[in-house]
Amino acid sequence: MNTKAAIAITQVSKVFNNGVVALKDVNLTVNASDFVSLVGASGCGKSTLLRIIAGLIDKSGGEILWADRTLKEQIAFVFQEPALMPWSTVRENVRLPLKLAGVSKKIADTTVDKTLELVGLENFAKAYPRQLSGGMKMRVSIARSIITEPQVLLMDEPFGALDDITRTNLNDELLSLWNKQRPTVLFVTHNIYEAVYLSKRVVVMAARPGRVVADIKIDEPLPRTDEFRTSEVYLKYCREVASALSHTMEESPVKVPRSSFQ
Ligand SMILES: Nc1ncnc2c1ncn2[C@@H]1O[C@H](COP(=O)(O)OP(=O)(O)OP(=O)(O)O)[C@@H](O)[C@H]1O
Repeated sequence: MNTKAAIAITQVSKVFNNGVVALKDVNLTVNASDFVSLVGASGCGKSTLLRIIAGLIDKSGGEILWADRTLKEQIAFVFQEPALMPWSTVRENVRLPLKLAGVSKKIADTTVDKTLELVGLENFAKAYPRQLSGGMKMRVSIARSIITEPQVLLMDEPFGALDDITRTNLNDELLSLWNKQRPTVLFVTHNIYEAVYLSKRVVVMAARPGRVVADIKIDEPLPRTDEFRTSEVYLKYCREVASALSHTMEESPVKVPRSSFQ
């Protein structure tokens, strides 16, 4: 394990009870404060890998090493569905992790206010989930995940169900949050443009069996700007990821335009 590594995944495999080999010999090292995206065809094991790292399911073989024991206890998981408590306000939803940790309401309230401000929901503290748009619900879900300032943030297609404009805005907000707290992020997405925009590295996976086939460094400073989103270098990286993905899906190659955007 190198000195900067937060998580070192070695030869990890997962065979489900029905015989499906979801992962085979996966090797991946994630450095502290890295922002790494996992992309790949449906069924290549992205979610399975994230769930194994989170300890939600067991691996069948291999090893996961953590930089230190406490790191493993400071993980937050963001799912595609915001999964909010419909009977509770935004404030109560976001406060939940602190409540479960036994933090007094008075102390928790200050942290909740700060976190709501970070995600731009300070004026919606008293709203109920049914009163919020899809993007706002996802902001609440993210606020609930980051309120404990986790060192590791595992995100499984959090913006997959959102429209493009909301997704673009949330991408920028996520990078701004990352810049403030600097967690180690593993981010699953199907969207090549999103992966390149957000990440320091894009890891491409292939299916049957699920494995890592490419690890592409996006060598541009984080957080990114609109200037990057409209640059030739951005498009070059998108093409590189698309090309690696295409090799995993010979029957349906992935196309990225050569000179225009999205
Ligand atoms: N609980 C389970 N039991 C049996 N097979 C499973 C189980 N969970 C996942 N699989 C299988 O393991 C493989 C990997 O699934 P996984 O959900 O990790 O892929 P994915 O890359 O996240 O897919 P998607 O992009 O569609 O979400 C798939 O073939 C899936 O059908």
